[in-house]
Amino acid sequence: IIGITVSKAENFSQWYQEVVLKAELIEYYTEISGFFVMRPNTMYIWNTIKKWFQERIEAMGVEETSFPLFLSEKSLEKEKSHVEGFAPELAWVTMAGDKNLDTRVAVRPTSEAVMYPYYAKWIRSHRDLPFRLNQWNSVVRWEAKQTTPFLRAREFLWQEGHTAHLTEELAGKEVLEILELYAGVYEQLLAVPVVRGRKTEAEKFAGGYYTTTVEGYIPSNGRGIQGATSHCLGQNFSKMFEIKIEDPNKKGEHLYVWQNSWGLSTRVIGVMVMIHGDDKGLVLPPRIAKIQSILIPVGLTAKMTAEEKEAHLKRLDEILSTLKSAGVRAESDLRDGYTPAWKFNDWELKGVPLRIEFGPKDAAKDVVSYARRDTGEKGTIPIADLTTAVPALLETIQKDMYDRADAAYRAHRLQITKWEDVVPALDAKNVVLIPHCLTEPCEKRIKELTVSDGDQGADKAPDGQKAPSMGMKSLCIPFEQPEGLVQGETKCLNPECGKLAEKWCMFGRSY
Ligand SMILES: O=C1CCCN[C@@H]1CCCn1cnc2cc(F)c(F)cc2c1=O
Ligand SMILES: [Mg+2]
Repeated sequence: IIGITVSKAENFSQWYQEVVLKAELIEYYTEISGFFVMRPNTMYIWNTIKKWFQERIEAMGVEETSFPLFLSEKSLEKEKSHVEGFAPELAWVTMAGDKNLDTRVAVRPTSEAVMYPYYAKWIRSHRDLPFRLNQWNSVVRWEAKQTTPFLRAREFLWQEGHTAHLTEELAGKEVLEILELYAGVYEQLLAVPVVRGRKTEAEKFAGGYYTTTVEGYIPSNGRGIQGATSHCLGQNFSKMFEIKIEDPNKKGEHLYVWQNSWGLSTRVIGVMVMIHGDDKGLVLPPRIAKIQSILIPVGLTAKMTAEEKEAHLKRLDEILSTLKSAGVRAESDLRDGYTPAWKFNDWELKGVPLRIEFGPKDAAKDVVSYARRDTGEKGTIPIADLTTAVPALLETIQKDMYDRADAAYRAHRLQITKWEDVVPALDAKNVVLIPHCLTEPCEKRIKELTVSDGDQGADKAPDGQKAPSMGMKSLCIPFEQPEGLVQGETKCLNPECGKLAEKWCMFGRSY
């Protein structure tokens, strides 16, 4: 097997493509561009995320549903106002067999237009509220931009939650509860830190009222990345689709319900790969690793008799059972015809968090030797301690991976109060926190003002786009606001703006 042929620091986009291919996460669907096959190693991660998230939304009272794949032109008409911007991304079916359909149907790019006519039918009284459905499915958006596995695909797996509430406050409470679950997927499962915040008017979902988001950071190219979104739709969609109830407090009056919609997709896997991977390949956080520990026999030289070898492998098998009974997802690699070194490379490429070697020398001392995938640190563990030491070591690996990524994000999230410091900060692979007026025209101008041909080292981002000389976009208005912004006094940092700053706003080059 050949490992990764380029270094992450030198050629990030090719490094990423090789990792997702050689770690057997993805296969390119060469028949049609922009589509990818997700293999068992990917589906294990996605299913772990799904179980974790599903358990928690069920506890909130969210029920599961499955709506049709297609939506009609008629129902799309209802959300015409904001869909027209998305029209180029819609995939249409116009024929069945060799016959034209009377009216063409669109493959869902998201399911508001599919679901909400039925919300109007099912939600009639305040007793029907809160109304909460979620579906796990795939959606199609015919992206014009260069696609890349997990990060930008024309079809991707996600969950889309769609809920209805009596008041803005009740809707708002759920928006934040779900956002916190999204942060949990990143921080507790994927060991990826995220900043929680609200999107600006320019970056929010145009059909909604406000959008909250978890924003990631990719150290390799200093770019921000949107991790998942939880929108409050206000009454915009309930007015479009006539989803209303009798006002419980005013006889004969009607009340449009307050709605939310929230989504997290397989993009999360791409973020994890980009942040934790290294030049040997994938590095998996233990909590989402299909194989947490791989056992490899070593030192089985020709000098050993068949009986000795058999006895040794028997002990190794006992160690394997001990680990499994301690709840560790462990396997052994007994493949003949491959050297231990070959096996080490293979499992490092696939990101297995902990390698355990067991040879005659170890056996003689009743220990195993281990090597951590994240730091390469090696050591020994007494066989008698395995059931406590290995789970603890896996948890240490999980925590260390998070802490390292968190330190990198914090070190590259710079608070800036002088405009001339912005572009140099971006060119040094930072995202920035600046006092901002939060207005759309100003944001647009800032994007133009911050295009640079500064040297950023990494030549291409994973989506194959040009080196990040693009201007900076707003990523979010962090809920956690730094000190130092005096309302009514501090100015927006854009020198051409002149308005007062409303909030610290995080900006960066982004996916
Ligand atoms: O982002 C989410 C979470 C899950 C439910 N949906 C919301 C908003 C989706 C925003 N969006 C995003 N992309 C779209 C692409 C299209 F082609 C199209 F017709 C519509 C949309 C579109 O509405
Ligand atoms: Mg899009």
